[in-house]
Amino acid sequence: MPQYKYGFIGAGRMASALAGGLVDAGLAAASEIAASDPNAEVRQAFAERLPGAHLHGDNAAVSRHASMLILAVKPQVMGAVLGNLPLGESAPLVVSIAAGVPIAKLEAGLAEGTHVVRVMPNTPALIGRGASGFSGGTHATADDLASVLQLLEAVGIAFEVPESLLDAVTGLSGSGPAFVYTMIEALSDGGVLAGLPRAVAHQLAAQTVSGAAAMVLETGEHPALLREAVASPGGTTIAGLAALEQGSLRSTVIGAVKAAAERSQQLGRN
Ligand SMILES: NC(=O)C1=CN([C@@H]2O[C@H](COP(=O)(O)OP(=O)(O)OC[C@H]3O[C@@H](n4cnc5c(N)ncnc54)[C@H](O)[C@@H]3O)[C@@H](O)[C@H]2O)C=CC1
Ligand SMILES: O=C(O)[C@@H]1CCC=N1
Repeated sequence: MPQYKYGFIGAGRMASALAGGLVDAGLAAASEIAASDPNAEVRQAFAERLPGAHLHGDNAAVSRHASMLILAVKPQVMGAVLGNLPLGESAPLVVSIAAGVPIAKLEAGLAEGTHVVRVMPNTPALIGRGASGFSGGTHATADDLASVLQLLEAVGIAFEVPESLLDAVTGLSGSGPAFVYTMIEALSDGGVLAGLPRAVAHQLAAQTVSGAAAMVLETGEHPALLREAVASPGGTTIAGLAALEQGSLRSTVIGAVKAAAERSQQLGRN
């Protein structure tokens, strides 16, 4: 019988964000979670973040005893990890969150018939505001997909997509938090340039991004209409928007998502 409801292979940033998020959401107790990582400092940080979770240096101690096994290692080490991953008798559902690694590669590295789901989450899962895409493998059942959806919805929103679109999800919501942090930093810098104290500018910038995003999600209004409601004729906002267009903000952001999606595709070919 599996001992752990969720087992993580790799206990780094994304594993601890997901594990923390699902405990906060009440999907599992920390004692029902195990994680393995060769790095003792990483194990310690995970244990400090999630007191009661079981930490191991050996992947087999987790992979043999988990109902759902979440592969949270870098794409570059996935091949080596799969090559030495004994599964328990009641084989777990294997979920990979690695950017770019195709389902076919995961299935080829695991025992024949293993149920696999590939997921692309993001770090705001830690605070229940994640955004994920997922896709089932050859042997994944409706129940498997429902279990993964339950996990992802406990930590945010999730969409099932064809595997061919997971690189696009990676470019947008997987990498997207980093793009938005850059935007927050830039807004804050703008505030400081205009004379605000840094601490005030920082808070105003983050709350503005969070509030604007909530307006899109909660009103269901198109962003263009919401933007029009901010920009008075001859006012301040339209002057700022003109400066944004001069700096090609939109094509720069589109290019960032495209570059990240292409990099995800490349990682899959390695
Ligand atoms: N950080 C992010 O925002 C997101 C990351 N991902 C994916 O999640 C995966 C993990 O990324 P992060 O958590 O950011 O990286 P990370 O570097 O924080 O964690 C990866 C962990 O794997 C461990 N590891 C290395 N070799 C191992 C092995 N043989 N067995 C077990 N563990 C091993 C490392 O010691 C490290 O602690 C990656 O594949 C990444 O593409 C997906 C979505 C978002
Ligand atoms: O940068 C990366 O490769 C990972 C995947 C998505 C977000 N972080």
